[in-house]
Amino acid sequence: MSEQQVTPELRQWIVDQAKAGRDPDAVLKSMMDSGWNEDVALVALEDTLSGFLKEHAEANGLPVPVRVPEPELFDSPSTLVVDGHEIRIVMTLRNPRVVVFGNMLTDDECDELVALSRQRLARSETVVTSTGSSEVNVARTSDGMFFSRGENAVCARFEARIAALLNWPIENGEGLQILRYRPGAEYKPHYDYFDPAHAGTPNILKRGGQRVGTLVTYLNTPTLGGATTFPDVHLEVAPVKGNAVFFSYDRPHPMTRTLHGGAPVIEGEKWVATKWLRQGRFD
Ligand SMILES: O=C(O)CCC(=O)C(=O)O
Ligand SMILES: [Fe+2]
Repeated sequence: MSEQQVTPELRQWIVDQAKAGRDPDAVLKSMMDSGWNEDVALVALEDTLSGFLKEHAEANGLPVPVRVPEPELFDSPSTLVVDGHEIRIVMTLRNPRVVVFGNMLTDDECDELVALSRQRLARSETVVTSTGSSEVNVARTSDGMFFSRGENAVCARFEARIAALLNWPIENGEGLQILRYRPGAEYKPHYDYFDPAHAGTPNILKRGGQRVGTLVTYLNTPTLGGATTFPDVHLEVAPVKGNAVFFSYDRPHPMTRTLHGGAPVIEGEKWVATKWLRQGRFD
């Protein structure tokens, strides 16, 4: 079939499928089964659904959804090879969009990131002590530091891997954040996007726009506790060295169901590397 026409009837059918809660992958498969060329079907789906979602958001006073990072999972592969490195697909969830990866980093890469950041965590503790301030952020009791993008070879390799895996430009990523949680430390449930209602948000958004995705990679395996939790869907991701949990949010709104936190560490330490992905270039 050539010169396939996307008729108003087809558009309405696509919208009806979406309203009935059918997965876009399944709708695409149906279209291809009935003779639609994959490229034409994809464009028709994307155009129709993005137009519909935009109108729906505007009519209901919601932020308009935007494109988000996403791994290529159309054929439900069990592994993805990125730059010669094999990453396992451990589990996926559609709403909220969550994907757990295995072997995001090798053990050696995890150890290297811990070694490179440990000094700087120690230094930031000294700075806090020297102010004489006893102020503690009770929502986030971990110690943290940021690498700048491409700061060293392991960061650069990791960032290139993330960009290829999630189909998102390397320039749209913030520098990697390293967090260390000691026993009792936690990160209370929160959203990673910047709250549009906060006075400081417009200023933050000037550099790179909103955050649209997060990848949290576990750099070690705590003995007990420290799961990443998604309270809206009662999901707990166990922190396992080298594994990573990815989630995306197409608008800065709780409807994305991406409320998440780091549960208290009970025994041992928990180290993670967090990569936040922005809508635009983060320079
Ligand atoms: O430590 C975790 O499991 C979650 C970390 C997190 O939410 C973040 O870095 O934004
Ligand atoms: Fe977070």
